[in-house]
Amino acid sequence: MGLGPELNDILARARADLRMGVPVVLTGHGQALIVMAAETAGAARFALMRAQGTVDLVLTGRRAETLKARAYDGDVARVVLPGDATLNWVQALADPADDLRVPMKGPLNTRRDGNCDLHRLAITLVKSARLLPAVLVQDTREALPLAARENLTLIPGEVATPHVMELATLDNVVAARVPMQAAQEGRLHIFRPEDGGEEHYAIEIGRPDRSKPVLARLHSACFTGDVLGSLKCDCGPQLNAALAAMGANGAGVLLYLNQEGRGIGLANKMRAYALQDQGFDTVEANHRLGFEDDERDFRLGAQILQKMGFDSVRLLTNNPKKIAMMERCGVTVAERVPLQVGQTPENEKYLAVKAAKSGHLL
Ligand SMILES: Nc1nc2c(ncn2[C@@H]2O[C@H](COP(=O)(O)OP(=O)(O)OP(=O)(O)O)[C@@H](O)[C@H]2O)c(=O)[nH]1
Ligand SMILES: [Zn+2]
Repeated sequence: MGLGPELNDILARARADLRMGVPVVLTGHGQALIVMAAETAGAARFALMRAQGTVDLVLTGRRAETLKARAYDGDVARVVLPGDATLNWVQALADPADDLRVPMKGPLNTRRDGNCDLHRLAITLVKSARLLPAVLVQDTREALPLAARENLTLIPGEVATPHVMELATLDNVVAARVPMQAAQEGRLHIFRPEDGGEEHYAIEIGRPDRSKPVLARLHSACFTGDVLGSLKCDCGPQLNAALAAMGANGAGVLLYLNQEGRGIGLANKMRAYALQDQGFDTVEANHRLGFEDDERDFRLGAQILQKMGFDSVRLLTNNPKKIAMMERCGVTVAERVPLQVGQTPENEKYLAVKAAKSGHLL
């Protein structure tokens, strides 16, 4: 290993570029693509890309479904930009905010030939950058010299396929005592991914016995529920009830995973909330935006638990997928402990949809 960035580091750089509206270059499978996130693309760069050749807009199969565009590649659709396409037109395809007000964006012409592994990787990257899942791409031999000339981040796509995108290793950088209302004896641990990504937290309560299943909760960040006391979900009461249960039990561990909005980020969650105000439910809103119902990566939780020396848990959850994921990652779920609190008239429908469509246990 040299001093330079490794693959995970290059991917982290690429995420930062995409968030700033700077293109990146993906190579592999005999192709080279210039990729720019549709959400952050600026008019000047868009015009330059258009002037140098054909540009496609890559959307997810989910978004294509809403737009009634054919996704020949299943999970991704490559829309050919018409000659007169403006950046506003592109961004309206990417963002469903005005779908109802200005319904017909098409008919859209989508590509069916050629390999789209790099396109799929580009979508995975913008999703992990917490942007709308839509990218502008240009397939050109010029991409490599352009990357060198313009100092663009170059990703060797052959090794970075979405399937092998590894979870960065997390380091426990610091821990300190935090006495809490729910438990006098609390310690907050900060975990930092080695690729410089978002930090995650573990709150250890009491002194859990590592040789027995620990009372545990994988809590996903919810700024609206946890901090603002939003009545649209049950996150805040669940957070408090989990800490209280651990306090009463004398020991436990609560992981606070910064996977806001089931992994789509707070900006996209607010886009989903705006769609919910137009009548779509929580799952439909995610799909219209181009996301799956749940984009979280629970391998994170398993890694943190294992780093802390826990290999068996009594998991506070109503979500069977969390249990399955823990088991798959080698953390035994000795017991599921239900966590039903915080029902309000405002979140009644939300909880019913989660039970009906996402398999949550009531
Ligand atoms: N995308 C999206 N995310 C939401 C919405 N409401 C809450 N969230 C997020 O959902 C996450 C909580 O997930 P839930 O599905 O409520 O519960 P869970 O963690 O899967 O399951 P439990 O362990 O039973 O609580 C948090 O990250 C919230 O920010 C919504 O309408 N749309
Ligand atoms: Zn919430």
